[in-house]
Amino acid sequence: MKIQDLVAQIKKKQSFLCVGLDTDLDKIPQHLLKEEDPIFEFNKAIIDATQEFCVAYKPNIAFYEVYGLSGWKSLEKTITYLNANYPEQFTIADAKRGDIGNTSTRYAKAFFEELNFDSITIAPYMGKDSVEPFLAFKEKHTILLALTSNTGAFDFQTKIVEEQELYKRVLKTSKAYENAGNLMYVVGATKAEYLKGIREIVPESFLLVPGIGAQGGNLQEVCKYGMTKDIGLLINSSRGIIYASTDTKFAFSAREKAKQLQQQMHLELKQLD
Ligand SMILES: O=c1ccn([C@@H]2O[C@H](COP(=O)(O)O)[C@@H](O)[C@H]2O)c(=O)[nH]1
Repeated sequence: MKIQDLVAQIKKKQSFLCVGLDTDLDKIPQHLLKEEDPIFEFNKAIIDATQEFCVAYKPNIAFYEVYGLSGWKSLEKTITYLNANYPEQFTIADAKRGDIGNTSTRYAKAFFEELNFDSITIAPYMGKDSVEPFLAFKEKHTILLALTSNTGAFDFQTKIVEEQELYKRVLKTSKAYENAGNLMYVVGATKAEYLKGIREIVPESFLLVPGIGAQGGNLQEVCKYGMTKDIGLLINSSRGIIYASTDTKFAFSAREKAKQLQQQMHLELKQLD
């Protein structure tokens, strides 16, 4: 998907919400467990119920890999369902990959070609030659971890390296990578106070912002410091939406949660006019 198409969807739906599909058999409604593929049935119901209020879906790959082959099949069915029924939705494989060049190319082919995701999250630690293989894919997007939402982010990401915080070096250095136009960055909603400085380095890049809802990040704070004239934000909520209730009305509850967030986003977008 082209960035312009994502921006057009955001404006049309008045939403920059990404729904996280962190589907866990221990948490989904019990009545679904009798289905042949409970994970896919859950995802399908959540997608159908929430798609009106969001512009992106982000399955976290760990939640599928944990079930081995059957989990991988559920993931494949989910992305195929999304691409067939809601091709306007931006899709993110939250896989946090990155390796030496020829291995990164295999990861990129797996997620961009075989599964046909629009984007993938990548750890920047192995540097330029581990990231550029992902950037080589046209109209696919590489979402580099910059400043993550967890407390462990302070172990390395905020440490000073050659007079600047490591996450700032990640932002600055990656801007010079080949096909850097295909880069986006992860910045946790719990780190909203850092967004002003981040926008000084990457004024226009899209940021994937996880951490509202269950992790306590604040939507208004993120928008205040992170929003650009082209919005530039995809705000993710996973557990806060998909487990809004775990009874037979789970999809309706998820829809209501997504709608609430979309309404808040609409108010934020009005301030751009
Ligand atoms: O810094 C990061 C990077 C990724 N994540 C992922 O986003 C979702 C958040 O889920 P919630 O239930 O809304 O807390 C999850 O898949 C994380 O692995 C993140 O939280 N922070």
